Amino acid sequence: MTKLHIEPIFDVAQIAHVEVLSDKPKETIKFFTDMLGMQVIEQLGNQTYLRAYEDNYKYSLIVTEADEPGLGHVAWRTTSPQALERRVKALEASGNGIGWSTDQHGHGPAYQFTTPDGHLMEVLWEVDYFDCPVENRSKLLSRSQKRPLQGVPVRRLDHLNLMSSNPAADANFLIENLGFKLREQIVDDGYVLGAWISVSNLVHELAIMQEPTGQKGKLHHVCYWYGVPQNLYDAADILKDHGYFIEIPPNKHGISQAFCMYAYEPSGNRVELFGDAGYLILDPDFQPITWEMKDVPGNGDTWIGAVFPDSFWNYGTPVTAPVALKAVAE
Ligand SMILES: O=C/C=C/C=C(\O)C(=O)O
Ligand SMILES: [Fe+2]
Repeated sequence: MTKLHIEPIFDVAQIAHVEVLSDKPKETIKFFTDMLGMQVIEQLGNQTYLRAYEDNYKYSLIVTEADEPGLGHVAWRTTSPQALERRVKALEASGNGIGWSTDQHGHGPAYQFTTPDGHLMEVLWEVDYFDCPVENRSKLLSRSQKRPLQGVPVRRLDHLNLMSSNPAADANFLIENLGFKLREQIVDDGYVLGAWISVSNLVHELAIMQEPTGQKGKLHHVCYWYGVPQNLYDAADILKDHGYFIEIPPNKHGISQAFCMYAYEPSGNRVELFGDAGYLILDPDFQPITWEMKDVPGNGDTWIGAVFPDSFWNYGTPVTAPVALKAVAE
């Protein structure tokens, strides 16, 4: 019996940028520039635009001054203008569409929408590429500019991890409307506590994990990539030396198999640093991997390295007062 093959959607190509909110923007920007070697390329009102040295678009991070930390929005770039039109039609029909935003810096018209949990997202096609000044061009032609000299410079934006009151609802919304594919998940008695979904050969451009008190729309972390696991030891060294909080030292994840570490930037948003991207998914018929929650500690979370602290599972931004733990299984 041939399996029913649902034709995959290849309309979304990649994560394009993330906007994080900060109530300490100067300190947040200092974290990303001094420690992670990112470069401020624009300051417009209460928004600062930053790039990593191998981002080929103008920027990949926006830091927006706000009353509290958290997610501003995340932008996904489609594979073509026609793909953008197809995805917008699906989003309009989903009932979660907001509408077109046409005045954002560094890219063309973006169609905005929310996940069922309320995270603000957008899809776009037209982007401004980084135009490197001649004196800063690298002889390494695949590199958008010379490797910066400050901190341990990250190379590119890798993924986003969101906290949700209902990870399955958010993951399925993005699978159905944007063509994300489920790669790994954590279930507990059939209830989805975490989903790792991607539009590429990476294990995830987006992870969605249970917010234990049922709060909606929170950020778990934004992740930048080094591609060299050893870089994490230098990054951890300078972060510690300069007084930043390291939640999880260099470590290999079971889920995604990536070499990682976690720190908090000064306003409290969690930042993950990836040494490598773990494993690649090349099988067009890859079957999602399901972890039972009981098997995760010591295998799924950290394959090699420190035991994950409780904060990994219950801290996100904005920080919300712990309310009585609702039964998470709907
Ligand atoms: O319990 C597993 C957590 C895995 C997290 C990731 O793979 C990630 O956030 O990149
Ligand atoms: Fe992550």
